[in-house]
Amino acid sequence: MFTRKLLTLVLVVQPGRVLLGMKKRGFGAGKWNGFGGKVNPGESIEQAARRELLEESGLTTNTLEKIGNITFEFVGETELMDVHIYRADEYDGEPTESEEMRPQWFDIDKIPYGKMWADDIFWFPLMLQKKKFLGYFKFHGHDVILEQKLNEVQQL
Ligand SMILES: CSc1nc2ncnc(N)c2[nH]1
Repeated sequence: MFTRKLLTLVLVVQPGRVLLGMKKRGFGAGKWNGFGGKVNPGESIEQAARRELLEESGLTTNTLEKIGNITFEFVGETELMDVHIYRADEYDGEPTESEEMRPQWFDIDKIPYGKMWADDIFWFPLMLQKKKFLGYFKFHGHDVILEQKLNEVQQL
């Protein structure tokens, strides 16, 4: 009934601030996102996360820490999004605008949740406290959450 699509999401966090990207086109356009995308055949999920981070932000990192896994269901669609979420506490390079994304730093107390995916306000606090979590969000369209589950876990 449901197939799963593997996706990655990377949040670059520095003391007091987090890097987000304004999606300029495609899925999630107009929202501040983490950096990520599809996992290609033959690459690991972590390799895909690094590749997408570089492509979308211009940054590389030696410290990708797996912090979460969220499954997204969109009503009416039979493909679930299986999103593997990583936190990077250090990086090399300079945030660089791409065709896809315009990166910008946000103070932790000024994260623009109103212009982000509706799920973020629930799990960002866990991510910022370096807690690990498993989640499930059922969306109607791109803005309404019909059902959600979110549990902190000790290991992923
Ligand atoms: C499809 S649901 C989703 N939530 C998200 N939060 C942050 N960055 C993304 N790319 C996200 N996608």
